[in-house]
Amino acid sequence: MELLDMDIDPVRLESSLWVGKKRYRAALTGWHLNWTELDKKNRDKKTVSVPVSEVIGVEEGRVQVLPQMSVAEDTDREFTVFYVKRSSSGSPYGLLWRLGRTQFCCPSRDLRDQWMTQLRIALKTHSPSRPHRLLVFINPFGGKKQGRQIYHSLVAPLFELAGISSHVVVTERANQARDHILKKDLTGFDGVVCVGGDGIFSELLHGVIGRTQQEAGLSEHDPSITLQSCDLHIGIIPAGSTDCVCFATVGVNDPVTSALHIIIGDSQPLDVCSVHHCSSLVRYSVSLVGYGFYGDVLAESERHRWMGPLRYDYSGAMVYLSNRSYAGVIQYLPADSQLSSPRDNTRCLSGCSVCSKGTERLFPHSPGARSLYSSHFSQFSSDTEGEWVSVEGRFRAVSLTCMSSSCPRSPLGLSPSAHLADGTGDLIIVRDTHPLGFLTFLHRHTSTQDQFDLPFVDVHRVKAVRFSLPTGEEEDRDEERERVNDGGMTEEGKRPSRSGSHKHLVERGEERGQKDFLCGLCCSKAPTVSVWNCDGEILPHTEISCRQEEARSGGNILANEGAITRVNNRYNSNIKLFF
Ligand SMILES: Nc1ncnc2c1ncn2[C@@H]1O[C@H](COP(=O)(O)OP(=O)(O)OP(=O)(O)O)[C@@H](O)[C@H]1O
Ligand SMILES: CCCCCCCCCCCCC/C=C/[C@@H](O)[C@H](CO)NC(C)=O
Ligand SMILES: [Ca+2]
Repeated sequence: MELLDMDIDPVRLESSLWVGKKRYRAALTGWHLNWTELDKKNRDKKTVSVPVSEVIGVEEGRVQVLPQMSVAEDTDREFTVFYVKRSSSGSPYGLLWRLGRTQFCCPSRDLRDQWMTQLRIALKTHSPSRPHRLLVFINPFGGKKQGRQIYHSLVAPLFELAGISSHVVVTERANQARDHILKKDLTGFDGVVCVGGDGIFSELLHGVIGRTQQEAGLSEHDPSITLQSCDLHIGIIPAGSTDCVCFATVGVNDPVTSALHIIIGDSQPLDVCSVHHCSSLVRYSVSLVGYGFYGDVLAESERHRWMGPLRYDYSGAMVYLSNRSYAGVIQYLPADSQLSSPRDNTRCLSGCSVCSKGTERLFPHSPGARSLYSSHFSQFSSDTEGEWVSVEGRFRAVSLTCMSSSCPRSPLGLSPSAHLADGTGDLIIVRDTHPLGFLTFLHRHTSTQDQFDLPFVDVHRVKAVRFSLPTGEEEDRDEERERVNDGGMTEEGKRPSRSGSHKHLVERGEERGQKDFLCGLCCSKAPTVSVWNCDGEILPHTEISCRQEEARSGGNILANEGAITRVNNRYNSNIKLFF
C-alpha cells in the first residue's frame, strides 16, 4: 500500500520517548516535530522544535551518517531523525547549517514503526519541492582542486540519506557541463548541481537557459523575443576560488550548508543580465560585468592559475601597481529611483519587499506563471524605456552587478544594497583618480565603509548599459576588431564558447602580460583598452550592451538553495533562485 493512501491521520502522533537517559514527550503535528524533556514529575523542561520541511531523513536504529554511514545493532525500538541544525557560526549574512541528529528510543517496536511511517508521510506531504534526482557536475580543477573529495565525503552521503539519487559527471574539459545540458537527455532530472566555482556555475546557467530556448524554438540572439522560463533548477556546492554566486545567495560558502538547502528544496531566483555585441548574444551574467580593474585582474590572474585562489590577490596587487585607467563612453538606462536605490542601505533578505514589488509590478499575474523573463523589449522599447544617460571619460573601473556580488574577499560585495531578483543591476563608475584614492576605494570593499562615498565614484541602479570606445580612438578600434576576430565563438559562429574565450584569455594574457605590466609600471605607454570580466570569464569584445533579464515569482532559473540570513533564515523566499 502507498504510504499516502494509509487511513491514518498523517499529521498527528504523540508519545513518550527516550533520548539517551532522558524522557521526552515527542509530538508530530502537521508541520513540526517537537520533543520536550520531562522531569521526574512530568513537568516540561526544554523543547526542541524542527519544521518537517527541515527534516533530512529518518532511519531505523541508531544511525550515523557523517563521516560515514553506520548502524548500531539490536536497535529495533529505536529510530534516528536527521534535520537541519543552524550553527552559531557563519558570517553576518548567513549561518552555517549542519546535520542535526537525534536518536529516539520507543517503548515498543510497533510504536517505532508507527513513528517511522508517520514521519515519512509528513515528509512527503510537506516537502513537495524537494528534488528526487539530480545531475551533478564536478569540476576537479576548480579552486583548490578539492571538488571530488568535497562531493564524495560531504555531499553524497547527505543526498543518499535524503533519498536523492544523483548521476555524477566529473568534467574532463571546460564547457563539458554546458554541452551536456544542451545536448543530452535530461528526462527525470529535477535539477543540475555544480561542484566548483562561479565558472562552472556559469556553464550550467548557459546550458539551462540555452536548452530551454532550443526546446521552445527560440533564438537567444533574437532581442525581440521573450525568453522561455527554465524548469531545471541549478544548485551550487561551493568548491571554487571566489564562489560569489553561492556567497551572495546563501551568505556563506560551505558545502554542507548548500547541500542541506538543496535537499530541502529551498529556491531563489536571480536576475540575469544578457551581454550582447552588435546583435549577437555574447554571454549571460549574474554577478559582475567589469571593465578596467576587474577585467585586468582576471586577465592577469589566468596566467597564475597554478596559485589557486591566491591568484586573485597577487593579480589585484599587480594591476593596482600598474595604475591604469581607460577611456570609454558609458550609456545607461536608469531604473525607477522611486522603488529603490543602490545607496538606500537595504540588504536583500527574506521576503525582500523591493524584489516582491518589482515582480508584482512587472508580472501582475505571476504566481504559477511559467515565463521567467520579462519581455525586456517592452521595457526597453522607445515609448517606455525612459532616457538614456551618457558619461564619457577615463575610468579606473566600470562594473555592472546584478546582485551584491559579495564573497569572502568582500563580505558586503561590490554593491551591498543590490537586489537578487528585482530586475535591475547596479552600475559602479570609478573615474580616474590618484593611486591613493583608488586604493581607498578598493580597501572599502573589504570593510563596512561606504565605497560609494568617494568623489570619483558614482553608482546608479540601471536596467541597461552600453559601453563603447570614444570616437577617434582608431588604434583601439583596430584592437577591438582583432579581439572580435580572435575570440570566443564556436563553429556555429553564434554561441559563445568558454574554451574559446579561455584560449583567447590565455593567449592575450601571455601576449599582453609582461609587455603591458612593464609598460604600466615603468614606461609611458600603457594599454589603451582593457577587457571585460563577465562572471570570471574574459569577453572577446570591448564594445558591448548589457540588459537585465528578469526573474519572476514562480520562475526558477537558477538555483542555489535559498539562503540563510538573520531574517527567517532565508533570502527572498518569495522568489526562486534554485533549490
Ligand atoms: N575538467 C576541466 N578542465 C579544465 N577546465 C574546466 C574543467 N571543468 C570546468 N572547467 C572550467 O574551469 C573554469 C574555472 O572553474 P571554476 O569556476 O569551477 O573554478 P575557479 O575559477 O577556481 O572558481 P571561481 O570561478 O569561483 O573563481 C571554468 O571556466 C570552467 O568552465
Ligand atoms: C590592491 C589589492 C586590491 C584588492 C581588491 C579587493 C577587492 C575584492 C573585491 C572582489 C569582488 C569580486 C566580485 C566577483 C566577481 C566574480 O563574478 C568573479 C568570478 O568568480 N570573480 C572575480 C575575482 O573576478
Ligand atoms: Ca538585481
